[in-house]
Amino acid sequence: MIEKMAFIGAGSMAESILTGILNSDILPKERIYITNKSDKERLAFLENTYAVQNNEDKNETVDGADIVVIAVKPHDVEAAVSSISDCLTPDQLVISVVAGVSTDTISKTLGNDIPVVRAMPNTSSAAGQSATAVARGPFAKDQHLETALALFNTIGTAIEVREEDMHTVTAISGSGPAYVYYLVEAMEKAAVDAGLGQETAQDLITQTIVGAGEMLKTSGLDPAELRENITSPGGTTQAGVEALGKHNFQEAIARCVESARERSIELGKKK
Ligand SMILES: NC(=O)C1=CN([C@@H]2O[C@H](COP(=O)(O)OP(=O)(O)OC[C@H]3O[C@@H](n4cnc5c(N)ncnc54)[C@H](OP(=O)(O)O)[C@@H]3O)[C@@H](O)[C@H]2O)C=CC1
Ligand SMILES: O=C(O)[C@@H]1CCC=N1
Repeated sequence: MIEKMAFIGAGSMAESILTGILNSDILPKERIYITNKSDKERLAFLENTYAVQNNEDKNETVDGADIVVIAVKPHDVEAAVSSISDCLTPDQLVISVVAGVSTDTISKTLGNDIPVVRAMPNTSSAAGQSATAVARGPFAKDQHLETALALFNTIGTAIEVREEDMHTVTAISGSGPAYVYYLVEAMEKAAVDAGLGQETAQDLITQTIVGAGEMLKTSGLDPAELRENITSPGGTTQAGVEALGKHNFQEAIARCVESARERSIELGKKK
């Protein structure tokens, strides 16, 4: 059972995870502590919105926390981790959601034998629908990995991967929701340009994405079969998909994932 959880970093990702946790009832708001670098207004907003404990003192924030989530940008990770390293003990678990940065780097910065798990959730955590990958660091034992998996399973689904696959995971499911939103934006624009009302377009497209996701999850069919089931010979879908092919859809997606993956590798080197 988690008694206390601390967030170092109070941005989008911390908010998405804490929203999911609060909705899941695994931990009451009084036992969630959050801090950041300097933005007091942001901490006040989180306290007012979610009634979590905001504390500008990092030591008090992490003191006695079973889980300490590092949710800062890669270039801030060394400063953030160094600032708490003296206050942590080996019975605490550090979970880093920082893109690109290895557990080795976090462990070296901590300079002690605190167990570290690296996780890559996404912002759908806020709706209890994150796809999260986790990888264990040098001092993490089975129990730590299980704790991390259990935590992220309460706000979506979680799966263990090899740490070397984290850059790919980040490109696919960490950034993935943004690609879907971009697709939705493009579909909405096309619908509105063709004369459909904005709200109607949004409602239809949103349910189309939700429905397709549900089919991927529950139908037992692979995406190609699901696509073929919609594609009547000489019909509208065939015409649409052929247009995507002519405009290099697959190439665009391949470059998208490759670029995101390469950026993740760079972020891990720069930090
Ligand atoms: N957004 C997403 O979809 C996802 C993000 N991630 C990863 O999560 C991490 C956070 O991303 P995101 O939430 O979007 O970033 P944000 O920029 O929204 O938030 C970053 C937070 O880190 C805080 N911070 C910076 N330096 C320190 C420090 N030294 N000590 C304590 N807090 C500090 C900032 O505080 P202040 O505002 O005061 O400077 C801010 O609250 C990144 O590493 C990202 O790769 C992972 C999965 C998905
Ligand atoms: O854009 C980023 O760097 C982060 C990592 C995954 C999603 N957002």
